Amino acid sequence: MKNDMKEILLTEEQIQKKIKELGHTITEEYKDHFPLFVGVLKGALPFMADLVKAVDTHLEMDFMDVSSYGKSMVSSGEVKIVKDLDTKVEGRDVLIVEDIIDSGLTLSYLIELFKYRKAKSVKVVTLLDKPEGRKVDLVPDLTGFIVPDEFVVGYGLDFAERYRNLPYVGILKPEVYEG
Ligand SMILES: O=P(O)(O)OC[C@H]1O[C@H](OP(=O)(O)OP(=O)(O)O)[C@H](O)[C@@H]1O
Ligand code: HPA
Ligand SMILES: [Mg+2]
Repeated sequence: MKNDMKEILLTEEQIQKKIKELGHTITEEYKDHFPLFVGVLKGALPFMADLVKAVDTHLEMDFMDVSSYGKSMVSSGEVKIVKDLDTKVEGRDVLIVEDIIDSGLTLSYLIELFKYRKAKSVKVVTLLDKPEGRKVDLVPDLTGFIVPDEFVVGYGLDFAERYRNLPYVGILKPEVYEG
């Protein structure tokens, strides 16, 4: 799969080191709050799995599956709930765990939803932030890395459902997605 990459942006070592740092910060911030970590499927799965292991306080995990991209590389702008939470968010300190914030449409939808459901607090941790992709004003509370305005894959991020299982993040060669 490495042959499909134009460039490796973040190595496995860089990602894992950053997750340890984020884990320490989150541990300090949420100690004794029993936060609800909401992983946004499917992209956030590898990050969620590694992040919770780096957090040293009690927490609860749940997952939400929303989709606004389908098979496309551009957000449709319409966020669809594919799987809702099993957990009540009322009165909870919710931490949304994302792999990437691009247009910001997925997250702004989720933040509003959890506020409407009366969460005590709603914060966001994202591994990657692509600020140049923004269509709505949204700044995450915690960010791993800023990425350039290119389509990135790996560590949860897919192109047509592939590359999610890479331990690193890279930029695909144009011939891969141009077919
Ligand atoms: O800021 P945005 O422009 O909304 O983009 C970010 C969202 O898009 C991707 O998910 P996608 O909807 O492709 O589903 P997936 O996680 O299953 O790949 C990604 O995992 C984020 O959830
Ligand atoms: O750059 C990206 N790569 C993969 N999935 C995405 N979803 C939003 N932006 C991206
Ligand atoms: Mg995707």
